[in-house]
Amino acid sequence: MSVLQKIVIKSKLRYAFKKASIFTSYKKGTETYLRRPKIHHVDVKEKYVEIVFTLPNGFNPEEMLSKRYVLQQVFGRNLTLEGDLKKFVLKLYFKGLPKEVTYRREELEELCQGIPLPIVCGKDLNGEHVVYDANLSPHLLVSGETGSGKSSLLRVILTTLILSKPVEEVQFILGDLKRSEFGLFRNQSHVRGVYVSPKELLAALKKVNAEILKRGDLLDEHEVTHVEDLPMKVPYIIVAIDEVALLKGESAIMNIIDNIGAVGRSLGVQLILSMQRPDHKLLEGKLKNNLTVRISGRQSNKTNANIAGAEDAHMIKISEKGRMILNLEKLIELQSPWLSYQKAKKLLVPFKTIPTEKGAEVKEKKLLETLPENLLNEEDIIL
Ligand SMILES: Nc1ncnc2c1ncn2[C@@H]1O[C@H](COP(=O)(O)OP(=O)(O)OP(=O)(O)O)[C@@H](O)[C@H]1O
Repeated sequence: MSVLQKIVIKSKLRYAFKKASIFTSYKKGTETYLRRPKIHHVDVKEKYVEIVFTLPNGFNPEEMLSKRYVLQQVFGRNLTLEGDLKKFVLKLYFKGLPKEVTYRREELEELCQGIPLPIVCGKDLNGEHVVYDANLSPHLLVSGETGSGKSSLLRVILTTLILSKPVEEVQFILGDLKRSEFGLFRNQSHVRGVYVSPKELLAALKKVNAEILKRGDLLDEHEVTHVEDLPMKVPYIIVAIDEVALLKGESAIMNIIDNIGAVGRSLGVQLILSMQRPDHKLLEGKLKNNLTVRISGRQSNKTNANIAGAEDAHMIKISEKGRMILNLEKLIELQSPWLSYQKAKKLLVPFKTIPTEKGAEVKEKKLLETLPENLLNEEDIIL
């Protein structure tokens, strides 16, 4: 990049600061002076131009972040802005996100290795897969308007976990009240059950609650603070519920979900909830704060995007299927991998269990047998 091009970028950035009113002012005598951000350098990297600037003292850094859209108006959509108190890094990418990211099993399995509870989200502007550890950032809310790609992303997350972790390490309780997505996971070795009615789901969640209590006792007994530190291995349990808003009136279920959100992390019990419109009421209080990771596809308006915890999700176009905003400490725009139902079904064939006479119930009993003896009482596994 020539010196002239760098000068052009700097002057465009100054213009953006002006349009976004990023300045502080002070008086000297009768004159008012403005302090604008200081641009330190403009560097060309392989995939982007990096600009480092600092805010004038006294300027609210949150306001800078909230005015990211002005930078996008000036420089185009493909940028990231990161910063905390004073120093900010703006990256202007040469290329935007791809329209589609193919699901490549080997690539994702490799990325998941060494991560206790890997959650695959999608590719970022650097062209790299974002995979985070739910053990460190527990409880996920996936939202977005109809057709935005929620169910497809859940399919990717669950399939990848099944492919990359043995049944002794990860098991699922699935709530499928819309009777759509999770049918795929019926009779899978890792799946304790797919529940399609609130009644069935409540019964399954009561067992999870009993297991939570047992695991708590186990931590006390061994004087550790996380199941990973126990001398015996206990599997992570993921309670994934598609369209959790359908459970709004089900207070017994919602109480257990609240409880998992509050105490689940250290006990190895995690939530993955999905919701079309983020429901303010449902997300009130404890649960809202405990769903520490948010992923949202397109939202119909800014209010919904904010409730979803994914600012700017309303800027995603209707045509951009699988385009997501991940809120994991910072906002990251992603394109989630595309894994069709048919392809997922094929990949999952080796993990299918043969339904027995008592079907899923017998399998659930078998799964519970993968737990250490002292974690179970007879009454917990009465089916
Ligand atoms: N990551 C993706 N890449 C490419 N296309 C996608 C992706 N995700 C979803 N799509 C397309 O969008 C369609 C709708 O996706 P999906 O069913 O996941 O939406 P949804 O948000 O779950 O909708 P609903 O809430 O109505 O169930 C899919 O059938 C597929 O054609």
